[in-house]
Amino acid sequence: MNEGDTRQVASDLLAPGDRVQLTDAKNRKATITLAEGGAFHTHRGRLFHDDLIGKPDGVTVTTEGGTAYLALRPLLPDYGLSMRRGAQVIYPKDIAQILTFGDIYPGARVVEAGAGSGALTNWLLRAVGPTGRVFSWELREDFAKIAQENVQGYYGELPEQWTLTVGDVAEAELDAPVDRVVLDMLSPWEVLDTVERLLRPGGVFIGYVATTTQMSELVEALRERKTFTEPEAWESLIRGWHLEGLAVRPDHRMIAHTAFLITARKLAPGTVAPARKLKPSKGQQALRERNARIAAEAAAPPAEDGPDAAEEL
Ligand SMILES: C[S@@+](CC[C@H](N)C(=O)[O-])C[C@H]1O[C@@H](n2cnc3c(N)ncnc32)[C@H](O)[C@@H]1O
Repeated sequence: MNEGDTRQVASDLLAPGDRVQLTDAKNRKATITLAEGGAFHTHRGRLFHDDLIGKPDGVTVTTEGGTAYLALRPLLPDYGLSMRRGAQVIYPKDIAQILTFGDIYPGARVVEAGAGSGALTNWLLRAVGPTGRVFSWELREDFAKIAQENVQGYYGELPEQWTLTVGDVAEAELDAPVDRVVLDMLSPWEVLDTVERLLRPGGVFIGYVATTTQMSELVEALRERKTFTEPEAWESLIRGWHLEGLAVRPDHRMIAHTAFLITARKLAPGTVAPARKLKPSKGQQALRERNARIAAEAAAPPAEDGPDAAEEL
């Protein structure tokens, strides 16, 4: 597999089993899987699959009622958003960041958890190519099954360089170190022992978390270990543009928040990174002292009711 994505060769004619994305004049999209004798039902009558089978990618077909649809095989970004979902998928804009700043290259050995719906898995498999390996872990059997369907649905078979394990990535054991670890899960800081054990020196860790509190927890946990470089964190925002005559402006709507990305590289054994001086500002210091006071008060045993307490009232 992966020797060129055969499903994207331009001369290949549409065939039964192919997924096809239909787009109408209002840019509404629907994805169908072609079957001989099959039909897609619309408000303006049926669209017959047989009218597409044997035709080239990128043709227009019309329904019984005369509505035209453009038919194209979905690209991988389209596929990831239209496939069946169990867990929430990573959006293409963030996958691009993971592949780029995670430096996922042909031949790389990558650990991924959780596999979720397999959206990131498909991209990792493409990036590492036939000489690489992707080891995915997924806690939930039902999600693992969906990931497997979605990978098979895209590549047409289960890629040889992919291993999917149903279980906790914390228990991952591999016969050789990996180059990259990508975690998209609720509490990645809980499995950093495993990340450290699996990753080769110089290898890249990427965490993907939805909230600022998770981001902070992960960054502090990485720092505490002293076995990683200083973590870097960011988010990506993409704003589409509306282009119509002289009305050239940003779109009114955008996907404003998905998740934060955190990266760090594993240090060689015994290496101490030059310490970064993280001097808290006066405001931060005051906040820390206040929080420590509140915590100490909360931990103190409750004052006993007695004559003194009553007198104070
Ligand atoms: C947001 S989903 C991942 C989506 C996936 N990246 C995609 O693009 O389709 C998070 C997944 O992590 C799984 N998970 C959480 N903790 C895990 C662990 N310790 N080991 C393996 N999988 C875990 C969850 O079951 C869930 O399916």
